[in-house]
Amino acid sequence: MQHKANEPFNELIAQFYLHGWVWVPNFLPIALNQALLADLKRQTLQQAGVGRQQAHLLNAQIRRDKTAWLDGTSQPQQDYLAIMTQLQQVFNQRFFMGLFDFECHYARYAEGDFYQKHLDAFKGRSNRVLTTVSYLNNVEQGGELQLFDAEDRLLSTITPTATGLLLFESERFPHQVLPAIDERYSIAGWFRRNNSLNGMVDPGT
Ligand SMILES: O=C(O)CCC(=O)C(=O)O
Ligand SMILES: [Fe+2]
Repeated sequence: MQHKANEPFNELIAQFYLHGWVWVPNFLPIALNQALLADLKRQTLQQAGVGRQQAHLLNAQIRRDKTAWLDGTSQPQQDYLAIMTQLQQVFNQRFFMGLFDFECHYARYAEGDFYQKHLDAFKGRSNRVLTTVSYLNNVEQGGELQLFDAEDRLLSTITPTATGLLLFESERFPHQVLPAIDERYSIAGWFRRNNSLNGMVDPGT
């Protein structure tokens, strides 16, 4: 018997179980989507980084989006984080994933911005387990997300649409954002596992 509160995620869970990734076109309530988009537009966005050590010059060859971390200080952020906490609980109940934390940032891709093909986590070297991307606006041209398998075969090309959620295993799926033409607004997030549970020292982030 499923707990009633988990039912909205059943289809998501079933698809994830089969493929390790899932695209859910109508994930967020539209009112929350709009509130998040307005909240994003109030933020001071900064040139995104790749890891913590690299210089901005190198970053700009890899990614051009601008980001701001969610800190839960506005109502829409709290509402979003509450939904993601529910999702975290469902994943832990169904798959014993040991997810203990969720971090996420707003991102804006302006015309010409891109993110070259990358993995969000490397086996054994990161505590990022699941990647989530919520798209906050309808993108008509450019800015597609392309998802690849471990053999570099293209699995899917996703045109961002408002309220949509993409979720995938961070270690398994290389992906890229094609150069934006229309402005493109999103929340990229990561469910994390505490690596110290596996007998490794977790340096934290
Ligand atoms: O916005 C997207 O579609 C993906 C973003 C991404 O890959 C990332 O921020 O790591
Ligand atoms: Fe990524």
